[in-house]
Amino acid sequence: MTFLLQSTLSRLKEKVRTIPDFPEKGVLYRDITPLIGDGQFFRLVMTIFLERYQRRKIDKIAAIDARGFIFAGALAHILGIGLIPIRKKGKLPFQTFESEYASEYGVNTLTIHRDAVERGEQVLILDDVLATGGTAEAAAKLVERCGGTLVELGFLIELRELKGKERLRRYPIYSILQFP
Ligand SMILES: O=P(O)(O)OC[C@H]1O[C@H](OP(=O)(O)OP(=O)(O)O)[C@H](O)[C@@H]1O
Ligand SMILES: Nc1ncnc2[nH]cnc12
Repeated sequence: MTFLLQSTLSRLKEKVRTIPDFPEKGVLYRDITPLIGDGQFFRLVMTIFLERYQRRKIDKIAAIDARGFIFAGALAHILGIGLIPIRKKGKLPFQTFESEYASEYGVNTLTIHRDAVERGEQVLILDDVLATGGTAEAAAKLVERCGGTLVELGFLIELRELKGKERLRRYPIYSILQFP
């Protein structure tokens, strides 16, 4: 993004803490709590997302449980756009569609309310981390199952070696920070 200096992105990256062997052995966990715990850096992230999405036609923002809620909620608020929670199974009270998936460290099921999207609506999906892409793919399928059209899948962080972008090649993908 043209308005961003490389040094700014480097400082943002330094606010992501890396924890080896969490939640299981072999995983290098990228912990965003130091970043979102600093108001200036959190605002910087939201400014970057805002700059990217404020001129796009977006009807709804879908947020992936749980860390995706942080960024999607803030962006939906700034843009005045409705928010769709995509939640882990057993949390949504109305009729749902479900999609099972495997992530870097677990198998789970995501759900969406069947009436969350109106046919043809343009939906942006936001989450904090793109790793293997299993979670994001399940979320994208749910939005499509409801009749929505994906504008893009946006992430704070892409973990490149886990090749999520290749898995999601049929969708537009954007990430602010890339780790090797
Ligand atoms: O690309 P993948 O390999 O599928 O992994 C990425 C997902 O993993 C993390 O969520 P997690 O399941 O840890 O849930 P949380 O947000 O509740 O911590 C992260 O927030 C993404 O949603
Ligand atoms: N390595 C990782 N760090 C943080 N969140 C993740 N979600 C999937 N893999 C992750």
